[in-house]
Amino acid sequence: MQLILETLINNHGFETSQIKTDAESLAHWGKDWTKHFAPAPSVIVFPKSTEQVQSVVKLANEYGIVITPSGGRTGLSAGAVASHGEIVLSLDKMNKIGEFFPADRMVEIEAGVITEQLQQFAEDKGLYYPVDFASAGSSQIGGNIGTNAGGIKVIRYGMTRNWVLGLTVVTGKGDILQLNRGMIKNATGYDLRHLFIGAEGTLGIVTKAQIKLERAPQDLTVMVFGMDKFEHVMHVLSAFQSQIDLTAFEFFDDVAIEKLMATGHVQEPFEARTKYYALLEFEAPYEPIMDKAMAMFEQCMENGWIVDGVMSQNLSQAAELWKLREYISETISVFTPYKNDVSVLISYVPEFIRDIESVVNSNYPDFEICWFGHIGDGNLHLNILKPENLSKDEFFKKCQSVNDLVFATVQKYGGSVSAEHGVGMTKKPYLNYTRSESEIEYLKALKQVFDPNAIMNRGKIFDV
Ligand SMILES: O=C(O)CC[C@@H](O)C(=O)O
Ligand SMILES: [Zn+2]
Repeated sequence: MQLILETLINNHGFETSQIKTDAESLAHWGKDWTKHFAPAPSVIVFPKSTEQVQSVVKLANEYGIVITPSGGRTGLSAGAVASHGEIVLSLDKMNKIGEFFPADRMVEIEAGVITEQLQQFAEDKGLYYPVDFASAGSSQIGGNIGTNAGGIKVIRYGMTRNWVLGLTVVTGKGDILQLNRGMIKNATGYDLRHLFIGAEGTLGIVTKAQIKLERAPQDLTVMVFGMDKFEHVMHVLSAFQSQIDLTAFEFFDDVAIEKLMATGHVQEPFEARTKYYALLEFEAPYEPIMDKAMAMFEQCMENGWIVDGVMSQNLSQAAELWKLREYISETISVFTPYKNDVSVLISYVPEFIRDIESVVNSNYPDFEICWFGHIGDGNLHLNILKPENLSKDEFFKKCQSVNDLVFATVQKYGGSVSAEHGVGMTKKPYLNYTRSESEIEYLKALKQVFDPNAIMNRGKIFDV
């Protein structure tokens, strides 16, 4: 390792401040937001250019050392955890926003740009970057690309993949590739850009991206509803969708609201609690849209689907209501939750929830369960909360023993064991519930092409 570090300094322009080996740094950059694995990398390097990234990759190949690419480390599947003496390659120092192409509504950025930084840039240009989630203040675009991050606006704007017009990557072999160069139309065969989106850094490292921006939404209005039954949540979703283009449709349950209220940071939406809550958002720049929304709300009340409801009157009220949904993940993190991030077709959601509910109720009778998610996209976050008197290891073991039943249910509906958080290490043992054996063989063959020595984020997604 010492030889690698000396070569980086002597031959590739690394300054000593771009290399960290102290215990505190190893612990900090060696992990993401998951709590399953202890970090144990050998070194953290902070390249400042694609060429410096390339030099690290070439040396890692030469010496057979694994690289863990590292962004904002807000991941929830241990995709950015380095627990086996890896070189952590942090993109923290590659955080510049480059050229803006107004006619293309496109901007070139480095992979270490923070999601919020890009959102702010877009806003300054009168535009919008629509991929959004609670960790936007620290997640990096490179990491978002690595997991094809989703979030709270997918129902209208899709996942990160939809916004990536081009990528610069260093492959696991050490080649620099420019993929698609920002074009909208380019029918010249395989689009390798899409292989790197969602690859979790297992094929190479994304160093730059060309990102599409969107027209800014107008007069966003938020409604929150309280409901007694889960099927009513789905009725309300399809009722509103039949009339209005929603920009979000989220749900959460009474456990989530109870934990949120205990923090004192969020206001109770209604006088009386209900079992389920839905938050929906839409653009309402014209009266007729608002009239439609109000009419639909009244109809849902009459049908007995909605027990209580509230609507934002301005943007700050809308932001206040969003806290009800956006603060959930961080609020429950103190309970060391065991996380599931599953999805099925929206059409199957009601039946799927019924099945999953019976699996978890009979297998976790003593555990508190928090249900929430992007139910408008068929994506459910199922968080099992650790009882205080149980050790973390015992708790995770117990949860893992139920996983096969949970994922068999996902498989029954042709769903995904990871809707938006990625596979990383925590979902690796369950990949076969979503991907067939022959599909996984193709994935492995692709990995072999881009990263023949398996130095890129080894141990993530699947074992090579
Ligand atoms: O903590 C979770 O399970 C989900 C986190 C995030 O994807 C969210 O939707 O808030
Ligand atoms: Zn989510």
